[in-house]
Amino acid sequence: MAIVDAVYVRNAVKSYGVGKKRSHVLKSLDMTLRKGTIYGLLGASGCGKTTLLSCIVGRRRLDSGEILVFGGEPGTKQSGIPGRRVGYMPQELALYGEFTISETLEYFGRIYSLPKDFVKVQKEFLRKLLDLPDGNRYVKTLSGGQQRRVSFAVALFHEPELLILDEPTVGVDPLLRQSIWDHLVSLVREQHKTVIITTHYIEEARQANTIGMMRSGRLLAEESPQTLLSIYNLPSLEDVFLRLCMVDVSSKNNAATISVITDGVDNPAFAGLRSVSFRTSKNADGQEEEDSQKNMKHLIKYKQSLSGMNVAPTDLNKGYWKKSDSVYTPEEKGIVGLTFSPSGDNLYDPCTDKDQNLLSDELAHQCSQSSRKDNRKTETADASPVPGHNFRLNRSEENLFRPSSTPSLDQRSHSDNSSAASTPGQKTKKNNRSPYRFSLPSAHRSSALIRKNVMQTFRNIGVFLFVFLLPAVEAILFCLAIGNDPTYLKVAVVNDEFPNATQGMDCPFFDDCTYEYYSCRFLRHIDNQTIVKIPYPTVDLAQEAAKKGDVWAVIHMPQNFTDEIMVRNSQGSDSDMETIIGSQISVNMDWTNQQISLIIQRRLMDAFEDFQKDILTTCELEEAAGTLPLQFINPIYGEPNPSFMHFMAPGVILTILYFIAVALTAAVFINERKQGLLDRSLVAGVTMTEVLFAHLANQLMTLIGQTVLVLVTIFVVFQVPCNGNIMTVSALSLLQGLCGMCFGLLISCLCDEETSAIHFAVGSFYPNLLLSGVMWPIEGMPTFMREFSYFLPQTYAVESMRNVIARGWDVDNPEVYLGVVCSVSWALGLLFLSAAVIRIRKYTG
Ligand SMILES: Nc1ncnc2c1ncn2[C@@H]1O[C@H](COP(=O)(O)OP(=O)(O)OP(=O)(O)O)[C@@H](O)[C@H]1O
Repeated sequence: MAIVDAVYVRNAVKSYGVGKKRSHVLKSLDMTLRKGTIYGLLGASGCGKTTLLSCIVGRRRLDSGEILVFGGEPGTKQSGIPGRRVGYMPQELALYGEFTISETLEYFGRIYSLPKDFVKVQKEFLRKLLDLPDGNRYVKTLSGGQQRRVSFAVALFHEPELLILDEPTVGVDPLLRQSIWDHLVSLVREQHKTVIITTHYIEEARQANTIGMMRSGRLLAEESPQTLLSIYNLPSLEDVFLRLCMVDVSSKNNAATISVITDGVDNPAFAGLRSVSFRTSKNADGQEEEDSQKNMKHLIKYKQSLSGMNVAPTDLNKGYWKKSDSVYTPEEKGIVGLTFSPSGDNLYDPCTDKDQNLLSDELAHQCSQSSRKDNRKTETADASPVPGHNFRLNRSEENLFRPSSTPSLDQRSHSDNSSAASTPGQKTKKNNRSPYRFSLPSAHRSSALIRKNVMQTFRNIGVFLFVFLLPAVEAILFCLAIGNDPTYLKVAVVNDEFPNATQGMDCPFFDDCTYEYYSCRFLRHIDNQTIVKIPYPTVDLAQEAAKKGDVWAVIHMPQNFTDEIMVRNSQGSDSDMETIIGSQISVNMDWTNQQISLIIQRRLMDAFEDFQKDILTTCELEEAAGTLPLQFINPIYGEPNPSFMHFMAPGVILTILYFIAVALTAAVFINERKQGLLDRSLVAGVTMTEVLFAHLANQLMTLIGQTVLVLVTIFVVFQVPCNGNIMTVSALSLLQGLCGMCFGLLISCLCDEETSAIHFAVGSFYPNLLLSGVMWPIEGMPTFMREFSYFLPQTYAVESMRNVIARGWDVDNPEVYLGVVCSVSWALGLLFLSAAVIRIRKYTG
């Protein structure tokens, strides 16, 4: 009865990046982890250990090759990944700093849906085993080593069948390191668990059953520690690793020619290999160099003389040989494979050679391993189920910490992997399912995630209040700072009709039908709140002041202003040029500030109209004769003198809510991913849909509160008139908030670091603000830009909002529901785009 391997990796090829930035990390790597053993994965920093583990747990995809966990591809039900069959301790801490140790373990207990009494006992057991600090200590207050132990405890917590531990002993003192290894050994011996562990401390891996020595994305050796030590006849694993690295380096330096070949033939470690591969160097013309060819011929002869066998080039595509650098095509790199066989067609297999006495011990061992691998591929459903080993804890400690009545996990059914366990040897059909696939959220995981989000939020209450109140504060700042008319603008007045004003004397005041000092009468009608009149004796001095920036305008009234205006009024179109000039008030403006100049202009025109009406009324003439024959009667919508603030308010409400949601969502997801929290949760069985759903639930509560505060600020506190349905206004605001969340999600998928996310968000902020019609009517843009602006997520929404607030239209109006449709479409589009980026990055990153 054959036993399925816990992890089986063949020809694993993985690279990061694309184009010129592509770097090859795993290069045709093979690895086999038997069930019920510890596999120590050793290798220098950067050789690809973490990458390999992340492919095994399904967080990354291979470019090519095969990974099977419990006979199934990661992501399939049979593999049990994601899910509770595996316990994953990533290299990052992957812990929530705001949680206590107890809360951390309870959170994962909820994710795995563990019974409460089990959680309680397990917490106590792991606390003693790993010498954890008090359970009420916050994770962020622990030392680095203590945090790593908590992270290790999380991986062990649900008693998984397969433990994947990325450097669990870093920063842990030697005594504790020893007890961690002892515990792993006892898990394997007594409970038949399987462990992969990476470590930089090579000697501690002596306790592993198998050691994989990795260098530059390849396994240099995969053997038991004892075998490695005896083959190389060296005292320590460090020395063995050094030797293997030296052989590897020298083989590369010599273009992988004679050194590998002679090693391959002479060295007992390589003796009996069915095939060898080496690289021949090429000269500038792409021709194989003579030396390389000679070496190849030498090998062929040598091998023939040894065994009398035929030597034929290996069919590289058949996979009979180990490609040393399979990310390159053989032609590109001049890789040559040679197979030693009795005839050209039938590959020689020493394992099936009748004369088994010819096999060295090492080759016999390889043959036995190879036969087991082959069996794995052909195993059928009659293979044994996952051995019915007891999942109970270390026997000696179990009695101390766990009441005998407490059930261990294996005594309950593993509903999520029962079917996998029944057919362990069968490889599933190629299946691209990944943890990011869509599935309905599970109630217990969703509630665990929501609870975690709420706890995180309230643990940072200061930050939460800041974020919660920020939109309202921004709305207040907007209402106070934008759209109000400027006041107390200094204007120079040169009144030649009453020059005494410069000596501090007041202009004479008449409010009857007196034909004197019209200049003073006109000045009296100027709004003192907006314009501060400063008398100047001469026009030159006033202009000098304007040039220095002391005043915004110079108003000049001529000496005979009253007389000339009387004549002009009586003569009408018969007035001569002298009368016209003499009756004219000239205004010399500083037009550098459009808003200020326009308001001065408007106030002066209002003052003149009032002045005219005043004269006409007091002289018992028709008041209306003083107005322009162009009349603006009652507006259809809005008010006669609208404030710029009223124009901007709809866009500002949406922009505030949209961008705060962008920032919050991007920050949450980038943080979770960077700290390894997202990966850990996804490997534990949480789906991306559940993560999104929980974030949505949490964010929606915040968003509703923020929307209410912003709308109250704008419409109640600052009295911006809202002529439409406030529910429609709220719905549009919430939808734009959702849109912002989806954009934040996309940013978090595209950016690894907060800084790049900030650049992205800020980079999108201004185009959005400027092109969405928030600050200025779309009609003011060149035609081609208008069309582009309608493709932005906020343009239609802003127009809809304006139509609701200013015109009082409701959602049944196409000009309003277009904004709703656009917001929903953008939210969905961004969500799909995020899913696509996640998928692409799984292959390239
Ligand atoms: N997301 C990524 N994008 C690009 N390159 C990456 C990425 N992750 C890892 N690498 C690179 O891949 C190589 C292997 O990294 P990996 O983390 O697998 O090494 P490791 O053996 O686990 O190292 P260590 O022991 O220091 O953790 C390194 O050169 C690393 O810089």
